[in-house]
Amino acid sequence: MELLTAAQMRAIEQAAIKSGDVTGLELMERAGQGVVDAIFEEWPVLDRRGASPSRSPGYLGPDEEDPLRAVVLCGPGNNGGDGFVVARLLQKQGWAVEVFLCGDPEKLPPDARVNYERWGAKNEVRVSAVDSAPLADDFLRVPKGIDLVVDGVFGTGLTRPFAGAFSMLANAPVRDLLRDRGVKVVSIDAPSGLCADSGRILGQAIVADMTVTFHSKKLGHVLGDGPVTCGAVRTKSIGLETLEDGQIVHTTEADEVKLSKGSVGHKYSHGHALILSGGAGKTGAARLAARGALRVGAGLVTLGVPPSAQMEVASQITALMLQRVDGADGLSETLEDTRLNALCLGPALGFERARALVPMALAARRATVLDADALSAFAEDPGALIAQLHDECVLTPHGGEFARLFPDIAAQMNEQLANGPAFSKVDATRAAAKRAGCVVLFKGPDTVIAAPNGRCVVNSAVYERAAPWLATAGSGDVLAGFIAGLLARGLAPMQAAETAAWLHVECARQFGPGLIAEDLPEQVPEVFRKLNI
Ligand SMILES: NC(=O)C1=CN([C@@H]2O[C@H](COP(=O)(O)OP(=O)(O)OC[C@H]3O[C@@H](n4cnc5c(N)ncnc54)[C@H](OP(=O)(O)O)[C@@H]3O)[C@@H](O)[C@H]2O)[C@@H](O)CC1
Ligand SMILES: [K+]
Repeated sequence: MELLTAAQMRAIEQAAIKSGDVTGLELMERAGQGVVDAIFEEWPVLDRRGASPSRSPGYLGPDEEDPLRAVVLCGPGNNGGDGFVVARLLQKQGWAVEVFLCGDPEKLPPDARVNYERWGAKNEVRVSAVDSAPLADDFLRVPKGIDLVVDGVFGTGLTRPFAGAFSMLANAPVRDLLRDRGVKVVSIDAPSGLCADSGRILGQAIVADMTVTFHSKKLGHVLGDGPVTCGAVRTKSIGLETLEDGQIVHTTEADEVKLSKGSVGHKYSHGHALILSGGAGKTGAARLAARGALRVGAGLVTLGVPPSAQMEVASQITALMLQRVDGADGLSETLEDTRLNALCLGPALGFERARALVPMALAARRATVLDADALSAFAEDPGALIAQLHDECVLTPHGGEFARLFPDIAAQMNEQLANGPAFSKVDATRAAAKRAGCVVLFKGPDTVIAAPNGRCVVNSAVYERAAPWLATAGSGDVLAGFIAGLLARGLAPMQAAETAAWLHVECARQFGPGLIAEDLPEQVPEVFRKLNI
C-alpha cells in the first residue's frame, strides 16, 4: 500500500482533471459520497436508507418526525467543499443538517463555491471569519440531540496552526461532551489541525472517531499523532489512477515485504551471523538478538563474548555457538572466517567495547546491523562513525539514538511548528539514510525505514496492527537480531530491515498482551506457518 504526501495527491488529482477524464467538481462529489458511504458502513444505525415506516414502532413516531441530525463544519478550501457535498447528501437521506462555514464565501475555491451555493440556495449557512473567536457558544447549543459532527475545516491544505473559529472542537472538554452524548465525529480527509504530510499537530487538532480519506492514505494518517487523532481511517476510491509507483510504502501485509515461500524459509537455511555481546551481567540483550537471528532462519549464529562473560553465556545458551571475542584484535581474528556474513553490534555492548569493535566490524565490510550502544557510543563525533559506514549497513536508532547521530535532522523534526507542511519522520529518515549512505530504520510505533536511494517504508504498529505491548524492554534487541538473521540469509539490507520490522510487529500481535521480549523470537515459527512459508 502506498502512502502519499499532500503534494503527490494534488498532482494525481490535477493529472486526472487535465486528462479530461473527470472534473474537479465530480471528484468533490465522489469524495463527499465516499464520506457518506463510510459513515453508513461504520455505523449502520445511522443508515436509514430504505427504512420503511414499519421499522420504527408506531409509538416512537415515524423516522420522518425524528430525523438524524448532523452539524457540518466547513473551512475555506476544498475540504470545506467536500463538507457542503456531505451536508447535501445527508439531507437527501432525510437528515436534519446544520452547516457552519469559517471563511469568506466569496473567496472559496471554485468547486467549493459551487457546492456552497447549491447548499445555500435552500438552506442557511452560518458564516464566521476564519480567525474569529471560537463559535463555541453557538456550537455548543447545537449538540443537544445531534448524532454526527462532520469536520470539513482543513484537509491536506493546512498551512498553519489550527486556531480561531471551529478549533473549539479540538478542546478536550468539548470533545468529551460530544463523546458523552454519543455524537460521532467524522473528519474529511484529515482531522483539522493534523498535518497530512507528517502526522504532526499544528496548534491543536480535532480528535475524530473516523477519518475518511480518498484514493490512498496520506503519510499523516500513520505517522506521529495521526493514529490518535484520526480514529479509524477509511480510504475511499474516487476513481483516480496512481501516477507512478510511489516511493513510500506502507507495509501491513506479508506480500508488501515480499515474504513468500523460500524467501526466509528454513529448508535451505544458510548464512552465519555473529552477534557481539557485552561483558558479564550484560549479555542478555545479545542473547535475545541471537535467538531472533536464529529463529528467522540464519543457518548458524555465534555470540561473540568477552572473556569475562564466557561462563555466563555458556550456561545460558542452546542452539547458539559461542566465540571468545576480546577487543578489536579478537574481532579481527574472528572475522578471518569469511563465512561470518552478517554482524550485529549494539545491544548492551557497552560504549567502550563499541568504540573498539565497531570500526573493526565496519572495516570488514560484512552486512552489519548497528543498534543501541554501537550508535550512542559515537554521540560526541557522529561524523566519525558515519564516515566508516558502508552500503551493507543497517542502523536501527530509536528517537534518542537518532538525535545523537543526526542532531540537526532531529532538531528539524522536533522544532515548534509555525507553518506546514511539516518536516516528517519520513523526511528525517530519508535525510539520515542519504547522509549515512546506508539503510536507516528509525524505530517507534511508526517505524520508518529508508534507503539512500530514496525508497522508504513505513511499518506502523497502529490501527488494526496496534501492538502497544511491543514497547517492552529488549524488544529492540530482538529486532536487531531479526535483521542480522535475514542479512545472514542473504537478504539485501533494505529488504532485511523491512521484513524484520514487519515480522517484529506480527510476532507481537501473534503473542498478544503480556508479551516480554523473550517471547518474540518464539512466535516466528507460528507467523511463518500462517504464511505457509
Ligand atoms: N486533492 C484531491 O485530489 C482532492 C481533494 N479534495 C479535498 O480538498 C482538500 C484539499 O483542499 P485545499 O487544497 O483547498 O485545502 P484545505 O485543506 O481545504 O484548506 C485550504 C484553505 O485553508 C486555509 N488554511 C490552511 N491552514 C489554515 C489555518 N491554520 N487557519 C486558517 N486557514 C488556513 C488556506 O489558506 P492559505 O494557506 O491559502 O492562506 C486555504 O484557504 C482535501 O483535503 C480534500 O478534502 C477532494 O475534494 C477530492 C480530491
Ligand atoms: K478535515
